[in-house]
Amino acid sequence: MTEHVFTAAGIRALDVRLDAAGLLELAMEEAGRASAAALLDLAAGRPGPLALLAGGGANGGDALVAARHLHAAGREVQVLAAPGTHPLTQRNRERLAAVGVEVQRLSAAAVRALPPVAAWADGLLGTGVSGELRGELAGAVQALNARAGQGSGEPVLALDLPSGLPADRASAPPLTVQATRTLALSGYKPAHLFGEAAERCGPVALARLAVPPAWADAEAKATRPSDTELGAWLPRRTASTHKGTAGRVWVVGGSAGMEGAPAMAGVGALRAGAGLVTLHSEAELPLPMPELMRTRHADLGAWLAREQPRPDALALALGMGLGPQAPALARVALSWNIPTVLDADALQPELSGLGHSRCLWTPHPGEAARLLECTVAEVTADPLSAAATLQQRYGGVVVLKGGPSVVAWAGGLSVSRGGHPGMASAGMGDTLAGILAALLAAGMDSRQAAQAGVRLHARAGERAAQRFGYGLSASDVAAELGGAWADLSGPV
Ligand SMILES: NC(=O)C1=CN([C@@H]2O[C@H](COP(=O)(O)OP(=O)(O)OC[C@H]3O[C@@H](n4cnc5c(N)ncnc54)[C@H](O)[C@@H]3O)[C@@H](O)[C@H]2O)[C@H](O)CC1
Repeated sequence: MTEHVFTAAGIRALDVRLDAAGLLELAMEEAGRASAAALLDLAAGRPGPLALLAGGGANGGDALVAARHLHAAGREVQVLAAPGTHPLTQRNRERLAAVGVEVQRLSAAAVRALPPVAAWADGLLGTGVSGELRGELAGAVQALNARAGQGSGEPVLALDLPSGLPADRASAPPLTVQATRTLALSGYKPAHLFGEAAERCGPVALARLAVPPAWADAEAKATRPSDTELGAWLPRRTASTHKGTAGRVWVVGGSAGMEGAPAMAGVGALRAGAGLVTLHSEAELPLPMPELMRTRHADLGAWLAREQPRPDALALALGMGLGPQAPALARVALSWNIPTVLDADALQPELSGLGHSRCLWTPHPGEAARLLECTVAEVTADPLSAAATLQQRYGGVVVLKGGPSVVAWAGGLSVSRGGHPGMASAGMGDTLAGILAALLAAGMDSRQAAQAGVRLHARAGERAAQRFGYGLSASDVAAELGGAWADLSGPV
């Protein structure tokens, strides 16, 4: 099932719709019930009461609802709350009092004074945070983090977001709750997925609230498609498929000292199902698999100028290790208007506006910064916006690589699931370029090829990590592509 990624503004818009339909209170009730279940899970096997911190806004309301459900389940709760500023939060505070749960005034001293607890729920601030933490909330967060820092071993569940963490950014301010786990409400936020912010969240689970799907689609900034959805898009071979119809890939790349990059792309293309893969280069390329073909050219530019766009199932992957002539060759390739993956040295600002609907750009954050003429930090602070801007400026479909990768197309964004930190090593991007070219050559539309190809690569990385552990090579990952394919689409 597709998951959604919301910005804080998207959640506010969703809440306005829910409120107008009289559903916001029910959403808070669902959020609180899911939070109670997640807190019980986090506290499993640990003695002591459950402590819940509630801010004045709706995030605090979620914590107060959770406290009521935990009390109803017979658990001892300790609730520290700021005065309610949201009407539903105020109402849930009254309901808590009505069932006999005493609420203490939130303060740093009160957080410090609690006896050992089984686990904490952080419901101080969610998507409504603005600026650095202030007042009693800042003191309470410092006191909470200090208990964990002093080795209490008390785990912390953040409700929706660790308090103080802005929803929309990958960077994190100095003071936020450091969560053990986070329960994302309704959908993910960029902070759950990217950079240092994601590290403050710990592992993130999703609590879907009963939001009409059309409203979620309208207000979300991006989606996270499921493996089942992606697997359904992958091409199927039939008994009559032969190597000429399975898709041809031409890899154009390599130069002195950079011979491995196109070879890795070729391996990626073969392992992702291309029927015929040829490496074109001015350099003498290694053949890591004898099934690859290679053609050495005295002058790649002259060769491309002589070639004609081909009617058969051909896709290009161009740029890996190619050197300074890459943008000129990319310009010719783009003029052919055939399925094309542009990577590495082909990712240059002079190609702005030349992308077409069958072309994929695959920058990592450094290349994205070059294309956008900004800093790498600006790209990594907000990868969703960076990918969207790249797509608007360059056309076609953009794959902004990272952990996770973002796919941007005209009118949409998606974020890939999974992958493994060990995939941060040489050749991974080359392999991905080959995978994407193979999927394009097999006839997939460029957006679906990008989304499915990125996930296939990430899944292969997860499998390779299970076999080889931390230090993954691109070859390890390529070798797992067949298994990853079966994981997504079922046996072929
Ligand atoms: N559709 C959903 O997903 C639902 C989510 N729910 C929860 O609602 C919060 C968002 O609630 P909101 O009232 O908009 O904001 P917060 O509770 O996060 O905070 C508002 C509160 O905080 C004060 N404040 C803001 N910045 C600071 C700061 N830097 N220092 C101190 N205090 C600050 C501000 O004055 C307000 O009083 C979402 O995260 C979910 O948890 C709903 O329960 C159901 C629908």
